[in-house]
Amino acid sequence: MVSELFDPDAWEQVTDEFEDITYHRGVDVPVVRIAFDRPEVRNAFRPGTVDELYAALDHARKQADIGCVLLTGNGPSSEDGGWAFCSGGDQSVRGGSGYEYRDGDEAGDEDDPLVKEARAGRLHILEVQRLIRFMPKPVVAVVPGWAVGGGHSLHVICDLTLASDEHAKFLQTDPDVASFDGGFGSAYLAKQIGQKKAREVFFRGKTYSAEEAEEMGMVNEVIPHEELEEVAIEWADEMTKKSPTAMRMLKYSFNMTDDGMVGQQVFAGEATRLAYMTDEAQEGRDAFLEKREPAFRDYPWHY
Ligand SMILES: CC(C)(COP(=O)(O)OP(=O)(O)OC[C@H]1O[C@@H](n2cnc3c(N)ncnc32)[C@H](O)[C@@H]1OP(=O)(O)O)[C@@H](O)C(=O)NCCC(=O)NCCSC(=O)CCC(=O)c1ccccc1C(=O)O
Repeated sequence: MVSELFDPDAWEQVTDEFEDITYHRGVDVPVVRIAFDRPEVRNAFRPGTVDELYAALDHARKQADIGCVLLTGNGPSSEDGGWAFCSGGDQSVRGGSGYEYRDGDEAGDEDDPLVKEARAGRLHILEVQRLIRFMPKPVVAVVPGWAVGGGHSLHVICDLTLASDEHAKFLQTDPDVASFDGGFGSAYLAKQIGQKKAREVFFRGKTYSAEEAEEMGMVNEVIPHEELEEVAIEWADEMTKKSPTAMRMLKYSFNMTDDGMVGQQVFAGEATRLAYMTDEAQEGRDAFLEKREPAFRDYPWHY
């Protein structure tokens, strides 16, 4: 069993090569389901988990027929029945400068000595955050239980969050373990729920229910636990019926105001791609290749 909420008829496995996550694609809906699969440690991520997550997300990013990503956590824990989306960095493998590949974390195998030498302790969950932020399709955090520390930050950076009414709990422990997500996990959270509330989330370290998180504006909808993934698929079905170009441009438009020059670059890159698709742009290319002046006067100055 992948997870108690997982509907085997709705999904087919993309690959079985991952150890710490599962990766499926929808049978009827063009969506993928990527799930943390370490329920016994509340789906904490170790370096290999992050490698796998990055690989799956990047694969999903490039699939032309996939319009949405559901990011969730498998469960419940066979130890105590607890549910989690993700409890952040695995504290048991945290070394002096970050998280370390240790026994059994096979994804960390690296033969190149120069790569090994360059590697400090890992904090590459931030690379995953950027991948989620910049991928041209919506990523939905489907939160069946605890979203804590770096796991809280992950739900914050996702485009949407759906939460289990019975089991979802939101908590920032970063300062309890001497960590701090000074990027999207805090600053972008403040954009979502306001400065005072975001500071409270980090400074107090209080646990918030799904309902409280919805009231604060960091959860889109609270859903009965048993229906969580079913509703997530319904949302994905709705979103993937929209225009892929419009969805991509909308995501980058929403991002741009908070992402500074990089946000502008990402949006502008997509605008350039659309411009390249015009006859006018083909004329520019053809004129260069044919060593002649471009006939841009044949094209209107639109208003
Ligand atoms: C998640 C809890 C609140 C759940 O509490 P509870 O339901 O009572 O269960 P427990 O009995 O505590 O836990 C069950 C079991 O799981 C183990 N476990 C839970 N979380 C972790 C974890 N993060 N690492 C390792 N192990 C974990 C726990 O030890 C139990 O095992 P036993 O063998 O049964 O004892 C609660 O568990 C809890 O508070 N967990 C810790 C949460 C936490 O502090 N996470 C780390 C925050 S720091 C972080 O995530 C850094 C991330 C990062 O890389 C980063 C770096 C730089 C900038 C940004 C980031 C970023 O945030 O992304």
